[in-house]
This record gives sequence, structure tokens and C-alpha cells, in this order.
Amino acid sequence: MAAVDLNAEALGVPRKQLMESSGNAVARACRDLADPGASVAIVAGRGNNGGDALVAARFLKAYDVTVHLLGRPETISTDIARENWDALVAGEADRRTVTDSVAFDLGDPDLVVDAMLGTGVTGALREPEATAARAINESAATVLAVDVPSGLDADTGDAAGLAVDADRVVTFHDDKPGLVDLDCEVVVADIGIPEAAELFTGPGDLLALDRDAQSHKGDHGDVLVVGGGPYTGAPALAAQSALRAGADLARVACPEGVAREVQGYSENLIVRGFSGDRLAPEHVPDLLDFAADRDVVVFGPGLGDADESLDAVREFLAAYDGTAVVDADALQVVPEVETEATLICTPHQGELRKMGGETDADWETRRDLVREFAADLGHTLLVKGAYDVVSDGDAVRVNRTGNPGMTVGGTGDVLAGATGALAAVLPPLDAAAVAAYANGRAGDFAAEEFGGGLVATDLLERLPVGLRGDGE
Ligand SMILES: NC(=O)C1=CN([C@@H]2O[C@H](COP(=O)(O)OP(=O)(O)OC[C@H]3O[C@@H](n4cnc5c(N)ncnc54)[C@H](O)[C@@H]3O)[C@@H](O)[C@H]2O)[C@H](O)CC1
Ligand SMILES: [K+]
Repeated sequence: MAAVDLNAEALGVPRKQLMESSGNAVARACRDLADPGASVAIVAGRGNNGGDALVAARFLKAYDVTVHLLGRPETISTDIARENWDALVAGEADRRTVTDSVAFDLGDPDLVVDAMLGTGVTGALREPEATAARAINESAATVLAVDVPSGLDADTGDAAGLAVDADRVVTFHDDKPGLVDLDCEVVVADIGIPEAAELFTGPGDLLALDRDAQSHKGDHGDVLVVGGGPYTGAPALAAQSALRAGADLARVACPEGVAREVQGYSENLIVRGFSGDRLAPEHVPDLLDFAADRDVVVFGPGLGDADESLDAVREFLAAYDGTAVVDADALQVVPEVETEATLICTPHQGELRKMGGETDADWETRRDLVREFAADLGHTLLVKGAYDVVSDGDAVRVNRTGNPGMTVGGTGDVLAGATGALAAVLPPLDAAAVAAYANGRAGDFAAEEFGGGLVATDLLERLPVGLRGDGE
């Protein structure tokens, strides 16, 4: 929800506007539950859940409304909730501030609006919320909960202690998993979040990374790039990109003959050579052993399309059961391989066609085609284009960052490496979507400086900023 909010904001629909819609929906639910003239007690917490109900108070002129704010107005935790409180003060609304739970007096209202806590709850209700929840549960009034009954975790439906016992819940935008088993009526209100906030990648998508980065402290990925032979720059770019996207370790497995050259691009890489001048089936057993101890393999950059190399890719994928990003020449074998592995395939449109997939000039048609093809393959696809399309055969995301300057060689290797690093900390669909978003952003920052003269290494440098929420 927080991600969608941020994406909506980036699309020009700020959260305060959403709060106005939420408040409006709360007022509508009140009108449904009580006749004009009825007494309504709004019990508001200091977060945005409370803010929703402070908005609702303005829409309930036909009712006898009393607003109980739990805590001092100075401690309201968000600007938009405080602005809505200030509007009630300026409008001389009937209001009380509850600074001591002993002083809380709900009165005997016909309807209670529970807006103490929403999705921001952590742990058991503290005071004065706990006392207020008891008073609400003991009162004879009808209880309308805003977004989620206070005290309940919207994700799980669990309460760490006491929770409000509601007669109706008006929740916003979408059902919440924690409300499914509630023994009361749940209404979902459309608050005007654009569909595009969920379809298109945006700054909100980077939040998933923050969360995971924290919970996986010290475990940001050990990524193995398998490629090189005919080319040396591609595997080096992919591996460096994995580091720039946050991986702890980036290794390259490449033919001995080019290992020194690949290492020469960067001392940050761990390079391991295998015999000969290109990948062949004889290398596969060793590679499988080596890959088993890594988090993600990026297969394909600079590999070439020699028959024996493609045979090796087939054999590797057939036996591998980890997570792999498949790029470049390695892509063509994916449709014919039965594998236990989790694959993220990163074709451009030409490579997609070579895999047997269809494409179209219209991005919406392409979105549907990519979803169908991903479902057929049973793997995640990231199809590159002016609009990148990401799908696991079920969900679809579209990325609009990036620019025509990025058609230069090597940018695909950077994307593949970043996808590999992110796949170590995020589910495949999210890893591909965030990588496409950040890579495109890095390209946009590079274009500000170099225009059409940008090169792939410019993207490497800007990838960390592309992945940071405050990069704009
Ligand atoms: N897109 C949307 O869905 C929108 C939802 N809106 C509403 O915003 C809330 C979530 O708001 P948030 O400010 O993040 O959190 P809360 O109001 O739920 O609570 C934060 C507040 O509560 C304190 N706190 C946390 N745990 C406890 C506890 N156990 N006991 C007491 N106090 C606690 C914390 O310190 C904070 O001060 C969402 O549910 C919707 O109702 C937006 O209005 C519009 C967009
Ligand atoms: K609530």
C-alpha cells in the first residue's frame, strides 16, 4: 500500500488528495449507518488513520459530531493529518483532546468512528488507545472502523492485545488479507488511486528494497556471472552492475583465455577461469558445484552462440535448481529446457522472437503477449523496450524509465547484472521490475549529462542513485 501511495504521488495524485477521498468514503459509510441528526463520536489517533476521520468530520454537517483526538495536537505524526485537524480547529468543530486516558469520556453516541490506528499499528494498543478501545467495545453504539479495526494487523488479521470490535469496516483501495476472516461487514472504497500506480514502476517500488535490505543485513547476495569468451566486456559489466545494485560479492566464470582481461576491468570482481576459449558441456559439472553456493547466477553475457556453448547452457539449466537470470545468447535455449530453476529471462524484442515469443508495437498488446508467453514458459520475463514489460505469467508490471540513448551496447548487461543482485533479495517479479526501473533511471541521469553519447559504464556509476528513493 505504501508503495502504491508513493507511485500515485509520482503520478500527480498526492496522499492528501487520497486522504480527502478516504474521509469522504468514511462519511458515506456513516450516512449509511445512522440517520441525519444522530450523534457521532469520532475517535481519532495521531496518524493518517485519524486524519481520514478528521476529513470525514467536515462531510457530516447533518450530524451531531464530536471529535476525540487521542493525544496533544502537536504530536500528530503527519503534516496532512495535522492540516486536517487545524481545519477543524479553524472551523470551530466540536472537539476534545484526550491527553490522559482517565479523562476519556466517549459519552453515549449512536455511532462511533474508530480511527485510532490503521495500517501503522505496531504491537498491542498503548494508552490512551487501549482505554478508548475498551470504552468503544462496551458502548451500545454502532461501530464503524476506518480501514481496519484498531489494534488489528491488516496483513495478518492478528491482534497483539485488545482490538476494536467493529460492526462495519470501510477499507481503502483494496481488500486487506487481515480483514478476510472478520465477523463483520467490510466495504472497500475506491479512493482514486490511479491504476497506473500499480501497473507502472515508480519510486514506491524501491520501498521493497529498503525493507528487504534491512531484514537481510549482511546477506545482500553472492552473484555469479557465467559468460564471456567471444566477448569480455559484457560479463565484466554484468558483474560490476551486480555490485552497484548492492550484491556483496560478484564473481565471473569465463574461459581461461579471457579471464585476465575480464579481471583487468575491475579489481572488485572475483574471476574464475575454465579451460578453453568458450563454454562447453565439459565445464558444466564444475559450474553447477560452484553455482550451488551462490545466491543467483546470471547466465549469458558475452557467451556467444557456438553450438557447444548453447549445449552447455541446456545442460546447466536442466540440472540447476537455484535462481538464474538468463540473458543474451543463452535465452534461445530456455523454451526447450525442463528445469527446476527459477528463471528471470531478460530478452530484447529480437531475442524474444528468437525464443518463440510474439511482440507488438503497441505496448498494451505487448503487455498481454508477454504475460501469456511468461505463463507458457513458466518463468519470469523482462522484455526490454521503450516500455519494459515484466511478467511472471500472472502479474504484469511496466517500466517507463530510460531513454533512446540506452540503445548503446552494454546497457543490457548492466540490467542483467542488476536483476541478478536484486533477485538475491526480492521475489523474481519485483527484482526484474525494480532493476528495470533503476537501470532506466540511471540511464536518464546519464542522459542529463551525456545525452545520446552515454555509455554503459555511465549507467554503472549511476545505478546506486537509481536505486535510491531520494534520487530525484
Ligand atoms: N493509500 C491508502 O490506503 C491511504 C491510507 N490512508 C490512511 O492512513 C492509514 C495509515 O496511516 P499511518 O499514519 O501510516 O498509520 P496509523 O494512523 O495507522 O498509525 C500511526 C500512529 O500510531 C502510533 N502507534 C503505532 N502503534 C501503536 C500502538 N500499538 N498503540 C498506540 N499507538 C500506536 C504511531 O506512533 C503513529 O503515531 C491507513 O490505515 C489509512 O487509514 C491515508 O489517509 C490515505 C491513503
Ligand atoms: K481504525
